[in-house]
Amino acid sequence: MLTKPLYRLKGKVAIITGGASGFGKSTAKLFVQHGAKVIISDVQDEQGISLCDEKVGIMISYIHCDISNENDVKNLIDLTISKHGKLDIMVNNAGIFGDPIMPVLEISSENFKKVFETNAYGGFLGAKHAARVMIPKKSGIILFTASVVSIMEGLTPHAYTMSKHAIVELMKNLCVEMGQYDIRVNAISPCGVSTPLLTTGLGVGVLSQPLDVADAALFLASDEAKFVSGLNFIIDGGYNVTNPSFSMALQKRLA
Ligand SMILES: NC(=O)c1ccc[n+]([C@@H]2O[C@H](COP(=O)([O-])OP(=O)(O)OC[C@H]3O[C@@H](n4cnc5c(N)ncnc54)[C@H](O)[C@@H]3O)[C@@H](O)[C@H]2O)c1
Repeated sequence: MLTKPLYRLKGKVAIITGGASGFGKSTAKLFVQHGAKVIISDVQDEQGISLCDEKVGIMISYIHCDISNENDVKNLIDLTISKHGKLDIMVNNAGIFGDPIMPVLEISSENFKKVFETNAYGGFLGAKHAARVMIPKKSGIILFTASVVSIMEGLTPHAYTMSKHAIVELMKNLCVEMGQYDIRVNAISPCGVSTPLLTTGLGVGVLSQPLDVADAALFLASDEAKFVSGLNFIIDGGYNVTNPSFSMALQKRLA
């Protein structure tokens, strides 16, 4: 009988950006349970440090890093190498939604730039500096948290939708470049969190929870996915195929 190894990331070193909260936090905990040493990075220092004080002990540490600042990202990777000697898994997860404004005429340039700088440019910086230390080793895994709006339009503000499309295209472009170094590059695309509107109002039975996203990251980071690269792994319980016309406007009408 075939059984899965108990510790699927034994001996691996992983960085998770935006690891102080939400999907990043769940992924950090799951990776540690599977034997990885995890560095969580974030701009929410108190939350990040408190996670290190929990039971997970020495397997988890925190480094402050604004993902849209190249010096911070460079420092994050360099500190990881000094502490653990290597980087096996880079999870570019940090992201912001920005102002929840849909009409194009009402969107401020500042908000647009901030969303793009964090979600798209920040993901690029994380991948760039991870690749800097992975390429010489000819091994590594780069993951991005995108979103179901990387394949659906009209659901979220323009900057957010664009940034998630952009990160998936970066993932695919990088997959082509990184294949020669045995570095796998994939994205995970969750749906929105569970609300009564979605579960009852629109008849969608299954919605993503933080652990669903963490489980997907665990699979993609483990050897079980050794032949998986260039994948945008949609974690939405079938939402994108069952409700293609669902939009913010519809949400408002139903509210
Ligand atoms: N929650 C959802 O429904 C949903 C759906 C699809 C995709 N996503 C994506 O999942 C990822 C994680 O989001 P979440 O839902 O766990 O939200 P969250 O707010 O709980 O976590 C995001 C983390 O990123 C951090 N962060 C924000 N800007 C940063 C920066 N410049 N540098 C470093 N860290 C920064 C935040 O401090 C926070 O801890 C994001 O990329 C988000 O776009 C979320």
